[in-house]
Amino acid sequence: MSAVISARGLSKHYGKAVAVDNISFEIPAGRIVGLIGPNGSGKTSTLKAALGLIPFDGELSVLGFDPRTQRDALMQEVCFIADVAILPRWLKVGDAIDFVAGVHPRFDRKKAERYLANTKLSPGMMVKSMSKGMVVQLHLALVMAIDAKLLVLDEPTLGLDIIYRKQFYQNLLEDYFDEKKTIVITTHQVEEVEHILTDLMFIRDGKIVLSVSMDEVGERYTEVMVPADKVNAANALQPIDQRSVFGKSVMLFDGVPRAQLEALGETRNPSVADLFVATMKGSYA
Ligand SMILES: Nc1ncnc2c1ncn2[C@@H]1O[C@H](COP(=O)(O)OP(=O)(O)OP(=O)(O)O)[C@@H](O)[C@H]1O
Repeated sequence: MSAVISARGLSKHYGKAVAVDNISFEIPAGRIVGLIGPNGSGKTSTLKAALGLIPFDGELSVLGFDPRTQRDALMQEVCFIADVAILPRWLKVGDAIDFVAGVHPRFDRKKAERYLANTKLSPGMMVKSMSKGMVVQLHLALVMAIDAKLLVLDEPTLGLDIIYRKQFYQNLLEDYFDEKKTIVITTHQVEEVEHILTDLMFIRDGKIVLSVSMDEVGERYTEVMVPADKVNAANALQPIDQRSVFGKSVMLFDGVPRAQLEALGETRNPSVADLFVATMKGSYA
């Protein structure tokens, strides 16, 4: 099958401001892609364009549909969790389940009930008496129970406690994902998603600055703890970033063979958070 999302020269302007700046990318099926970037870098705008929620410039194809003109057909195959979960205040948990069961042919009621069994939500509870996190829990249970080909999650765990966040990502991987599905996820809590991602896309000032598979991350990038007497030799290999930890320099290298780096100190794979910070340096300058 062709790419699940294919973007060519995608741009989004709000008046004169450029939110997404002429980006091109392809996301195949069976991937879990982390779209990671600082505040205001264009993540939500990119996702909204892909879902046909805002006008944009350039070419976009999502599951073979044109989001500009085929939004209704696209929505049959896509599930979307916005970073602001809004549900009517008067809605009861049980009514929400009945509603989604009535409108969506691929909604699995049993699955939704199973997710809800791990929360404090009960069928008679109204949205207005829920905490912020409980509203998100209800929203996630409803959406995760829909068997969609593409799941777009924009900051899905905002307001959720750490126990539920971990459980959510576990469910996503074990219960939801398979090789026919594709998940695109934005979050600022990269360390919580890095174990489930297959691919990384870093976005900065509306441009994609890094697009790699997690396997490539392991192959390309190495972090080395360099003692003082080896700092000059290490600097000669042009680290892309360095910081100081307990008097030692921690240097990050791109594309330098690991065998060569092992002579300079202890090596390890960088975390996505370290890679992100190194790539984004100067973002707030
Ligand atoms: N409705 C809008 N009207 C005008 N400007 C907007 C609008 N929505 C977003 N922007 C601007 O577009 C840029 C990108 O915003 P976007 O919401 O896509 O960023 P983001 O990466 O999702 O940020 P965050 O991590 O803070 O959610 C920002 O400069 C923002 O101010």
